Amino acid sequence: MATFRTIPAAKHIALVAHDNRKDELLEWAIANKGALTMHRLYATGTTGKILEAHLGQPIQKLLSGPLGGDQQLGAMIAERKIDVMIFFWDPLSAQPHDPDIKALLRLCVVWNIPLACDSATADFLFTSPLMSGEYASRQTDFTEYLSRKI
Ligand SMILES: O=C(CO)COP(=O)(O)O
Repeated sequence: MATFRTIPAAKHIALVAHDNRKDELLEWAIANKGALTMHRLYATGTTGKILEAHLGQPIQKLLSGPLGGDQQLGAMIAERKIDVMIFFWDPLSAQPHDPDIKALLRLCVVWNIPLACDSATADFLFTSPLMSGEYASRQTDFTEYLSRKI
Protein backbone atom coordinates (compact mmCIF):
# COMPACT_ATOMS: atom_id res chain seq x y z
CA MET A 1 0.00 0.00 0.00
CA ALA A 2 1.37 3.39 -0.95
CA THR A 3 1.58 6.28 1.46
CA PHE A 4 1.65 9.92 0.42
CA ARG A 5 4.17 12.61 1.15
CA THR A 6 3.27 16.24 0.60
CA ILE A 7 6.03 18.06 -1.20
CA PRO A 8 5.79 21.85 -0.78
CA ALA A 9 5.91 24.34 -3.65
CA ALA A 10 9.60 25.15 -3.13
CA LYS A 11 11.38 21.93 -3.89
CA HIS A 12 14.83 20.54 -3.33
CA ILE A 13 16.18 19.97 -6.82
CA ALA A 14 19.38 18.09 -7.70
CA LEU A 15 21.13 19.04 -10.94
CA VAL A 16 23.84 16.79 -12.39
CA ALA A 17 25.44 16.44 -15.81
CA HIS A 18 28.30 14.44 -17.23
CA ASP A 19 31.00 16.42 -19.05
CA ASN A 20 29.62 15.85 -22.56
CA ARG A 21 26.21 17.09 -21.46
CA LYS A 22 27.14 20.01 -19.19
CA ASP A 23 26.50 22.55 -21.97
CA GLU A 24 23.05 21.08 -22.54
CA LEU A 25 22.18 21.31 -18.84
CA LEU A 26 23.57 24.83 -18.63
CA GLU A 27 21.48 25.92 -21.61
CA TRP A 28 18.38 24.36 -20.03
CA ALA A 29 19.11 25.92 -16.63
CA ILE A 30 19.61 29.40 -18.14
CA ALA A 31 16.32 29.05 -20.03
CA ASN A 32 14.62 28.09 -16.73
CA LYS A 33 16.56 30.49 -14.51
CA GLY A 34 13.44 32.25 -13.23
CA ALA A 35 11.72 29.03 -12.26
CA LEU A 36 14.84 27.67 -10.58
CA THR A 37 15.09 30.66 -8.23
CA MET A 38 11.92 29.39 -6.51
CA HIS A 39 13.69 26.23 -5.39
CA ARG A 40 16.70 25.03 -3.40
CA LEU A 41 19.37 23.65 -5.66
CA TYR A 42 21.92 20.90 -5.10
CA ALA A 43 24.53 19.62 -7.54
CA THR A 44 27.60 17.47 -7.86
CA GLY A 45 30.85 19.46 -7.66
CA THR A 46 31.75 20.51 -11.19
CA THR A 47 28.17 20.80 -12.41
CA GLY A 48 27.38 22.99 -9.39
CA LYS A 49 30.34 25.32 -9.98
CA ILE A 50 29.38 25.91 -13.61
CA LEU A 51 25.69 26.43 -12.87
CA GLU A 52 26.32 28.75 -9.93
CA ALA A 53 28.59 30.95 -12.02
CA HIS A 54 25.90 31.38 -14.69
CA LEU A 55 22.72 31.41 -12.62
CA GLY A 56 23.90 33.72 -9.85
CA GLN A 57 21.93 31.56 -7.40
CA PRO A 58 23.53 29.69 -4.52
CA ILE A 59 23.80 25.96 -5.12
CA GLN A 60 24.76 23.47 -2.46
CA LYS A 61 27.70 21.70 -4.03
CA LEU A 62 28.50 18.11 -3.15
CA LEU A 63 31.62 16.21 -4.16
CA SER A 64 32.39 15.70 -7.82
CA GLY A 65 30.56 12.65 -9.21
CA PRO A 66 33.58 10.36 -9.62
CA LEU A 67 34.71 11.23 -6.07
CA GLY A 68 31.42 10.30 -4.40
CA GLY A 69 28.97 13.08 -5.35
CA ASP A 70 26.49 10.63 -6.89
CA GLN A 71 26.55 8.56 -3.71
CA GLN A 72 25.99 11.64 -1.58
CA LEU A 73 22.91 12.48 -3.65
CA GLY A 74 21.74 8.87 -3.38
CA ALA A 75 21.96 9.11 0.41
CA MET A 76 19.99 12.37 0.34
CA ILE A 77 17.26 10.68 -1.72
CA ALA A 78 17.04 7.81 0.77
CA GLU A 79 16.76 10.42 3.55
CA ARG A 80 13.92 12.17 1.62
CA LYS A 81 15.96 15.34 1.18
CA ILE A 82 15.66 15.56 -2.63
CA ASP A 83 12.32 16.08 -4.40
CA VAL A 84 13.36 16.26 -8.06
CA MET A 85 16.39 14.94 -9.95
CA ILE A 86 17.64 16.43 -13.20
CA PHE A 87 20.46 14.13 -14.31
CA PHE A 88 21.83 14.54 -17.82
CA TRP A 89 23.95 11.39 -17.86
CA ASP A 90 26.07 10.50 -20.86
CA PRO A 91 24.67 7.56 -22.83
CA LEU A 92 27.63 7.49 -25.25
CA SER A 93 30.72 7.34 -23.02
CA ALA A 94 31.90 4.99 -20.31
CA GLN A 95 32.26 6.60 -16.86
CA PRO A 96 34.76 5.39 -14.24
CA HIS A 97 32.06 5.61 -11.56
CA ASP A 98 29.35 3.74 -13.48
CA PRO A 99 28.24 1.74 -10.39
CA ASP A 100 27.57 5.02 -8.54
CA ILE A 101 25.53 6.37 -11.46
CA LYS A 102 23.44 3.21 -11.64
CA ALA A 103 22.92 3.33 -7.87
CA LEU A 104 21.72 6.94 -8.05
CA LEU A 105 19.31 6.23 -10.91
CA ARG A 106 18.08 3.14 -9.08
CA LEU A 107 17.36 5.07 -5.87
CA CYS A 108 15.36 7.66 -7.83
CA VAL A 109 13.07 4.84 -8.94
CA VAL A 110 13.00 3.14 -5.53
CA TRP A 111 11.87 6.39 -3.89
CA ASN A 112 9.60 7.57 -6.71
CA ILE A 113 11.61 10.73 -7.39
CA PRO A 114 10.72 12.59 -10.61
CA LEU A 115 13.79 12.09 -12.82
CA ALA A 116 14.63 13.99 -16.01
CA CYS A 117 17.57 12.76 -18.06
CA ASP A 118 17.11 15.14 -21.00
CA SER A 119 15.89 18.65 -21.62
CA ALA A 120 12.60 17.46 -23.13
CA THR A 121 11.64 15.64 -19.92
CA ALA A 122 12.97 18.47 -17.76
CA ASP A 123 10.71 20.86 -19.74
CA PHE A 124 7.72 18.62 -19.11
CA LEU A 125 8.53 18.47 -15.41
CA PHE A 126 8.95 22.22 -15.08
CA THR A 127 5.79 23.06 -17.00
CA SER A 128 3.74 20.65 -14.91
CA PRO A 129 1.29 22.42 -12.58
CA LEU A 130 2.46 19.98 -9.92
CA MET A 131 5.87 21.64 -9.98
CA SER A 132 4.62 25.03 -8.82
CA GLY A 133 2.21 23.82 -6.16
CA GLU A 134 1.89 21.38 -3.34
CA TYR A 135 2.27 17.84 -4.58
CA ALA A 136 1.23 14.67 -2.77
CA SER A 137 3.81 12.20 -3.97
CA ARG A 138 2.99 8.52 -3.77
CA GLN A 139 5.71 7.23 -1.51
CA THR A 140 6.99 3.72 -1.59
CA ASP A 141 6.01 1.93 1.58
CA PHE A 142 8.52 -0.76 2.48
CA THR A 143 6.66 -2.10 5.53
CA GLU A 144 5.28 -5.11 3.70
CA TYR A 145 8.59 -5.78 1.98
CA LEU A 146 10.45 -5.72 5.29
CA SER A 147 7.91 -7.97 7.00
CA ARG A 148 8.45 -10.58 4.25
CA LYS A 149 12.19 -10.48 4.93
CA ILE A 150 11.95 -11.51 8.59
O1 LIG B 1 30.00 12.58 -12.65
C1 LIG B 1 28.97 13.18 -12.40
C2 LIG B 1 27.69 12.45 -12.22
O2 LIG B 1 27.81 11.05 -12.34
C3 LIG B 1 28.96 14.65 -12.31
O3 LIG B 1 30.02 15.10 -11.53
P1 LIG B 1 30.54 16.57 -11.69
O4 LIG B 1 29.38 17.49 -11.58
O5 LIG B 1 31.53 16.78 -10.59
O6 LIG B 1 31.19 16.64 -13.06
